[in-house]
Amino acid sequence: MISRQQLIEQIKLKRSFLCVGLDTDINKIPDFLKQYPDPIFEFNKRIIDATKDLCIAYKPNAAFYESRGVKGLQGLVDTYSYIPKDILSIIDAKRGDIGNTSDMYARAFFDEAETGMGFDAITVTPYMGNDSVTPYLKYDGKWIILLALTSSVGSKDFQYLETPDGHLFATVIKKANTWAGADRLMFVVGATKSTEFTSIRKYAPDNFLLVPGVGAQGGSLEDVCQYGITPDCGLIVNASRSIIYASNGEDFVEAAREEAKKLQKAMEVELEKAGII
Ligand SMILES: O=c1ccn([C@@H]2O[C@H](COP(=O)(O)O)[C@@H](O)[C@H]2O)c(=O)[nH]1
Repeated sequence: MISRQQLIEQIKLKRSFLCVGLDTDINKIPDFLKQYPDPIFEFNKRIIDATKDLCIAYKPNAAFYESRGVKGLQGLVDTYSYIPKDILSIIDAKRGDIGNTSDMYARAFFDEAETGMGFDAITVTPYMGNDSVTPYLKYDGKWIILLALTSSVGSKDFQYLETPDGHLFATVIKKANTWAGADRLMFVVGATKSTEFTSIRKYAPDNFLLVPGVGAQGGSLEDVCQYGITPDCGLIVNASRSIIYASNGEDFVEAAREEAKKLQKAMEVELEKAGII
């Protein structure tokens, strides 16, 4: 369990707000790993060993594990167990369903005694409303990370619809903040949407934002920080492919570390600029 205070301490200690995304694809990992009983877990283990001093969160994306069936799920359980306990573990599952079904999703990813997975946080879709979101809060200290404004092109289809608060994504944030406090609730906001960070901060002044889209999707870390950083940092910036697939040769670990280090150094500059460290 990682509290808001512990998260802030980790950010200051590591001079980083980097989340390494474990979107591990069997078709993209180096061939030599395929001799291991679970090549995906072997890959993740080495990536975690190489980056754990540079990041404050890991985010396995559930699709990459579930798409492999039982062996994929075992790999996810093993990966969860391998993530150091002082680093925020986020399952990027993007779940959303009626209350009793959400109870089951929450159990799947939060109840370690039952499933072997006790992630600190889960990504959830907001559009089924309160009863689809609040079941996750029954697990003390666990975080919900609600999709607000995604990095995807398709974000314009619904998220930008006009509402009295501006846009639907602003209404989602405003409403969801009545269900839980900033000590349990974060929002996903894509780095490709940095111009919206100012309006998002109006409704989410204290919430941490999980920001994907830096790296492979071309979002700018500098822009995200210019509009989104708060006195507590308030940002967890994710990069997946640009780090974990920096090389697919024998040097993949060194290449991943180098990419993570570049981001950490850029984050250090932003933390200094904002007077946080
Ligand atoms: O709006 C969103 C929400 C989630 N994601 C997820 O983040 C990572 C991004 O991976 P990269 O390789 O760094 O592009 C991936 O797991 C997405 O499913 C997102 O990109 N945008």
